[in-house]
Amino acid sequence: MTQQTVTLRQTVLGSGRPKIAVPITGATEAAILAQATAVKAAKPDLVEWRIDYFEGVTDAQQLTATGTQLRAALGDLALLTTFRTHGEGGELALSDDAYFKICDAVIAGGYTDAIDVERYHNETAVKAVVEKAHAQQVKVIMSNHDFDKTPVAAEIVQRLTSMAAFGADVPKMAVMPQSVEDVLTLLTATHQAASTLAQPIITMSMADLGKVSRIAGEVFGSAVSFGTVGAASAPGQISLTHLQHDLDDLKLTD
Ligand SMILES: O=C1C[C@@](O)(C(=O)O)C[C@@H](O)[C@@H]1O
Repeated sequence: MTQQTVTLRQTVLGSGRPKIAVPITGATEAAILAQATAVKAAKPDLVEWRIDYFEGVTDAQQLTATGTQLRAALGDLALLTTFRTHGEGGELALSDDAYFKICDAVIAGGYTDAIDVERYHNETAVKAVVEKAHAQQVKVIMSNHDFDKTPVAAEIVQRLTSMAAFGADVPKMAVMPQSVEDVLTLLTATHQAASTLAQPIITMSMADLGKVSRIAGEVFGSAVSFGTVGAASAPGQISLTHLQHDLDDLKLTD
């Protein structure tokens, strides 16, 4: 049962209403900072910078310079930095080596509160990145995405559990439904994993069929929902304004 909470600045994951994360997907520093201003004004609980959209992502200096500007623009709003690889629904295909270099640059940059680390890369390298992040007080949201299908519930639970074993502060899994049964499978797996793991978890079933999973996190056990201010970063995301109302309407009162 979720016993631990994870605090990113003023945002506490794993207690009460699911928190809302809004992705920033600009390609240039100017676009990123403009999006940051709009997103901040909409008052999410955290911002996700999707650096795979950023044209300067492979240049560590540019990445840190823009990350530092973004940090300043966000004030005290919590920041998660994510490089999503092409195989998991992201914009850029990179070697494992290049992926981990970017993760190292993000951790060393000093601007982010949390980093997304994809679970299914070289296991030694994944564990090393977790250690480096924790040494710099950066929390790790460990992730896996299946953009084609929904694995069976036991498999989803096993993957989330293995992320916890790898030191993830927050295990996360996004899957694609092909049927209503697939959405139910994701919800069942979420409830099971949230009942057994100490860490808060994040799950979602994507696309239109899965939208219900993005508003039902408090009931089934997902700690964060990704909503939009402008551009979406995955299919099925709901606008921040609607999500705020939906999550408030579905809030459990005791
Ligand atoms: O992992 C996730 C979840 C997500 O894929 C979604 O479906 O909302 C969106 C991504 O930006 C984020 O990194």
